[in-house]
Amino acid sequence: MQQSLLAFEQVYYTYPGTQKSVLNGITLQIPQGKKCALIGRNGCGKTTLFSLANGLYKPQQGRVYWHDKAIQYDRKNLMQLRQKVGLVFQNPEQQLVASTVEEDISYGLCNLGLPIAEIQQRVTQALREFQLTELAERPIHHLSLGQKKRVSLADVMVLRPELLLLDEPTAYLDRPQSRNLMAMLNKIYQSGTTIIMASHDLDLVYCWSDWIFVMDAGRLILEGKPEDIFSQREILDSIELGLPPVYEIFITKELATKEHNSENFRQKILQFFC
Ligand SMILES: Nc1ncnc2c1ncn2[C@@H]1O[C@H](COP(=O)(O)OP(=O)(O)OP(=O)(O)O)[C@@H](O)[C@H]1O
Repeated sequence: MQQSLLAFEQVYYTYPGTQKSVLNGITLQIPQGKKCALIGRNGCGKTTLFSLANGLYKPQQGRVYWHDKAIQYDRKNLMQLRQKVGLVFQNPEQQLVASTVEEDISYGLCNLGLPIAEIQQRVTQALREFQLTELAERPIHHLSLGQKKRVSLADVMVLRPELLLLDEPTAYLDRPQSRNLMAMLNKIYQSGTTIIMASHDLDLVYCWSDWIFVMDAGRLILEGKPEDIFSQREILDSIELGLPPVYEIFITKELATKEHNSENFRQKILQFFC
């Protein structure tokens, strides 16, 4: 059986001062060693789920487990959890705290109280890996959005998390920047980090992920391999998600075949588009 890294069990969450719960008894397990995607309409609770995953929020009912142990919400345990479960926000402005790139990347390491030499070594490596060396001393507010996104990813990866949560990583990026970011994510994955990304880009999700969670109204309604998820058109249409455009084009045009729900079919599409 696949080992789960992080698990939600019957989790409910309502924002303070509001009436309606955003997560409504969600149960799901993020499998170790997969490239996962989380999809669902605007407002279905994806970002909220991520915020519970790294202990930013605490469920009013239900439990969140890390490596089969229920999360403890005291300061020390939360600090350890946030080192292991890295969250990259959709908007980098929510994440960047220091005045320069180098300071921002070292911030989390300083909080961990690591020796200066180790901090310097890890920051230098992160600057190199995320193509930020030349920007090391640049003030954060002078960076482009794509550069800020790379800094926020470096901020999290420098802590060497086991699980990386990415909220809309390619939002607002142009195509070359998106491709560059995805290449970085693939390297991160190959070095052993499990990744889950929330995205509205169904083509990206179809091409990149190997496990997909579909949420609606604060619940998990489907999970599975891309070819299995996107073969369930009626359910996806019923929650107004639809199919990835690349998949749809192939089904409706000349490549329509009886095997369009298979991994082989997905591989054919990948050769063309991804
Ligand atoms: N701080 C908050 N206080 C009150 N309500 C909030 C807060 N943050 C989010 N919400 C509400 O919770 C619901 C779920 O929001 P969430 O951001 O988790 O959805 P999402 O699936 O990530 O959406 P999107 O795809 O648009 O990013 C929405 O109705 C949103 O308005």
